[in-house]
Amino acid sequence: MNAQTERNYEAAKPLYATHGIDTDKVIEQLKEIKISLHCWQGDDIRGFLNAGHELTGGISVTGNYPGAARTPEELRQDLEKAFSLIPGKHKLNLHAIYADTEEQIDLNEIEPRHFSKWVDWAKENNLGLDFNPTCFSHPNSSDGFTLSHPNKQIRDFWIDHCKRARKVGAYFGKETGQPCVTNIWIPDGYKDTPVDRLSPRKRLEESLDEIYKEQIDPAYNLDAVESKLFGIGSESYVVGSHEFYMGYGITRQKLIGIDVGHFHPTETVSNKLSSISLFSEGMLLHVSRPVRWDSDHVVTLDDELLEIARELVTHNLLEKTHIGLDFFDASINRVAAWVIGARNTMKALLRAFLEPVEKLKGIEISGDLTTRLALREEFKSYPFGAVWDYYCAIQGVPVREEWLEHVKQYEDNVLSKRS
Ligand SMILES: C[C@H](O)[C@H](O)[C@@H](O)C(=O)CO
Ligand SMILES: [Mn+2]
Repeated sequence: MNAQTERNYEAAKPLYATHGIDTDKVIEQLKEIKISLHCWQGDDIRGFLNAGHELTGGISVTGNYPGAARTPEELRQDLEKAFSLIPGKHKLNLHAIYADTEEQIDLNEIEPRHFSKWVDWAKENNLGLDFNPTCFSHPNSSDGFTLSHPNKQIRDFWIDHCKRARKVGAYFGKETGQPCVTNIWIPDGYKDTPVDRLSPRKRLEESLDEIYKEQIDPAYNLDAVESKLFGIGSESYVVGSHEFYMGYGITRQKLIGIDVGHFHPTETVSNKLSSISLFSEGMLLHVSRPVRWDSDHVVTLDDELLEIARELVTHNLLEKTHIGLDFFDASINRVAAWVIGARNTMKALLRAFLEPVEKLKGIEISGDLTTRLALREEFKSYPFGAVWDYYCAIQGVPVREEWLEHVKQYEDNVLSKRS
């Protein structure tokens, strides 16, 4: 380790210790955290099953930066590069359209064996796996409806797909020894104001009950349901709204999926977590960054991310929260996008661990709101970067912006050669 990195850490340690914070212990806590990297940042959500299909479902990737992965091998290679620049041991989040198979299969035909190469790779790299049925970019979702479709045949197609997705999830969990979170997100909704808001929600409820009929050991597979306020083309009404899935998840003991970009721009996810945690089995967090809308920008170390991290740390919610990334930016190097988003998410958690939470709680309850504000503001300039650098160094990943040079080299040697 660079001597300066070590010296900086040794200098930071007593500053935190004064407030009862043991930085060595914090580092141990940070090592336990797993971030699920979303495979779809690597190829602009194209996938490999029916790769020619247009991206639909009210989500959009903009930019044409060269080097998107074209095959499962390329995607795994890119992910390996990204994981090598992020401290800790994490997970990969796959979508059904990323099946790695020579067979021509449709979404209602997926089986665990179509993902065995991903499992082999995950085991080699000591990674966990998460999964998602892909309820978009398919002719059966062309009118914007899937599990709530009025046509039973179409609904059944998607029900079948989601049932199979849970089996893939259980296979992932069994093979990797870590539970797989299988998350259902559907785009269903209307551009304009509907007459009947209730019937599609009733159909969605029935479809989900059918999908979840089979009990699966939670040691292998955990189910999550992800809500949304609006999408492109579903501005007026989304069937799977927050209220819908709050009710569904709580009554059916499912993880409540909360995507940072899926709410009104003035709503904050950080203010929801404590309430949801009181009533739910657990949460699936999609860390994203909405800019004016659900634009899925790369996650930066902004105030909301810090506030989310504080909530998770202050209330001991990390055990019941599964953290995944969800953004797609094709205007910058895609490997860098993963690294920036994941490192920022870890940094936010580190900063939260490095705050004197117990002391601040005492100050708050005593009514000394001046000290609360003063101390929190002062802590913003405490040397958390020294702890972060030390953590990166002991984890064997590049310190500070050194990682960027690795990405640039990779771009020159690998990504730029892709047409
Ligand atoms: C591709 C994912 O399923 C998707 O991003 C989903 O999680 C979402 O957030 C849709 O807006
Ligand atoms: Mn999401």
